[in-house]
Amino acid sequence: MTEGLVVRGLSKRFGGLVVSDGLDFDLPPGARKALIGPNGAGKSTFANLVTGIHAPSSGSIRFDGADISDMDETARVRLGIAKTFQITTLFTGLTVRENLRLAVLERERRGFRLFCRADGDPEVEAEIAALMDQLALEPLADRVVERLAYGQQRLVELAMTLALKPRVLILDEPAAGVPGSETHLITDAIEALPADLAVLIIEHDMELVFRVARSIVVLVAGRILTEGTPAQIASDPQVRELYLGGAHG
Ligand SMILES: Nc1ncnc2c1ncn2[C@@H]1O[C@H](COP(=O)(O)OP(=O)(O)OP(=O)(O)O)[C@@H](O)[C@H]1O
Repeated sequence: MTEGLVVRGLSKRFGGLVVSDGLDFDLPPGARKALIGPNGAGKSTFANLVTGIHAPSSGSIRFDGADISDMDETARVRLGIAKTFQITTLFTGLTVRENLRLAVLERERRGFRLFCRADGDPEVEAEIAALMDQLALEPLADRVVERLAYGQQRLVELAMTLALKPRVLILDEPAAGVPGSETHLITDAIEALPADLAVLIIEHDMELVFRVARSIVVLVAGRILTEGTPAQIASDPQVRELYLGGAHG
């Protein structure tokens, strides 16, 4: 059993502002953990520290026993730590299949030249088919992305991130901007993710969080207020005060 992601004493300051304050956090393989907290609590900053977009002021990040604190973003993606929108961008004028082909080829570092030869490599095509199957995207395969519903576009982004074959997947507000009638697309997709993938979800939509997370971490002003199962978090008086007290998140 590998240990996955292990964060210890992680701090980040922007000038005089302490945004992450000595965070301890574990994300083992197969985890389904959510990070919640009010606006400005430091959730995105934490995700950016884990993916290497920001360098920590102090503390350590280990992945399967190796210290990755000083590793850049590209090296961490190569290790398997990926965040939606980090690497992939949708090509809205292309079809779903073409977008996924680009993502797979990008991972394989073969890039646009091969893509221009269109539908070539059977292994690549099989991988695209598997990704579409996983996220129930087959019916949309030959539709141009810009004509899809927003929730469906988010699924294509998720599929493109999965094309990187991550072992740690950070979903930064996967339901942001998705109309309520399409949120089920996102929750269904998260529930169908591979069992051994470690997933961290940063999300304001509490219905989604409570449906997909098995563990919830509550961040307030750069510190972990508490961590527990959805049932524990829902009944925690401090958390209730935080949310019912007028803070959103
Ligand atoms: N690059 C930066 N430079 C300076 N301050 C920053 C930077 N990035 C974030 N901050 C500040 O750090 C604090 C935490 O921001 P962060 O975006 O991590 O919070 P969040 O919990 O993700 O908020 P939200 O829920 O609104 O997305 C905020 O006060 C923000 O203004």
